[in-house]
Amino acid sequence: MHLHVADHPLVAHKLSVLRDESTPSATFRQLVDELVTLLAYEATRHVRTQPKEIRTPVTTTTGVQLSSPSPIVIPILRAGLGMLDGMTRLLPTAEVGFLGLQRDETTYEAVTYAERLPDDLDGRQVFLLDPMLATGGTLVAAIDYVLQRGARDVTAVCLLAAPEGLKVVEEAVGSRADVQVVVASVDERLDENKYIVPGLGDAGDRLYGIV
Ligand SMILES: O=P(O)(O)OC[C@H]1O[C@H](OP(=O)(O)OP(=O)(O)O)[C@H](O)[C@@H]1O
Ligand SMILES: O=c1cc[nH]c(=O)[nH]1
Ligand SMILES: [Mg+2]
Repeated sequence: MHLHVADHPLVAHKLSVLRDESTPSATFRQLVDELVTLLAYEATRHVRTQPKEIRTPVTTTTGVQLSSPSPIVIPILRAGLGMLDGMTRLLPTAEVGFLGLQRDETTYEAVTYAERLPDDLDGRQVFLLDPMLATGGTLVAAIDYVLQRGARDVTAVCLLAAPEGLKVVEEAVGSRADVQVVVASVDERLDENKYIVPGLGDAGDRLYGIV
């Protein structure tokens, strides 16, 4: 697994406003969207491309275009949905699939309740979207799922990760070089309820709750 932590003053600024408990849902949603766009730039560094002959007004030259079949973007419901628009703004030709996973708040096990993915994941490049990587259970389940369906190159885009969860993901994917995790911040730890500290609270509630 390869971990990339975005190191950028704009990311740090937007993340600080996101963490603030007084930030209302509307602002929270807007900031998540802006942060994803910044993270997507890093996350797509190895998006597959192929050469393409183009004609400029002056001459012909060889440019690049995104390879076909296109990448697949998969938000993990519910909170990952808040990251979808920011990601598809940069990858407008991507296919989109959906995975619904919810963490049981007593066992902390991830339970799958919905799945709507493109039929053919064989060899495809996949971008998983989920703002929070806490125990890592949800992301490991999602990565396992798409790898079992044949995906060959998986990048998870998260806002916050706990060191404990990153270790779990690293142990689960072993030495696979084609699994990347891109995060805005690796926080300090998990608390007794497996919430990320300092974190931002419950991402789903803050995105979609009435605050
Ligand atoms: O790393 P883990 O310990 O598995 O926890 C992280 C998961 O918890 C949150 O989702 P939640 O289960 O709260 O569902 P929601 O998005 O519907 O709120 C978050 O969006 C991740 O999917
Ligand atoms: O801190 C956390 C941990 C899991 N899920 C969240 O939304 N927040
Ligand atoms: Mg939640």
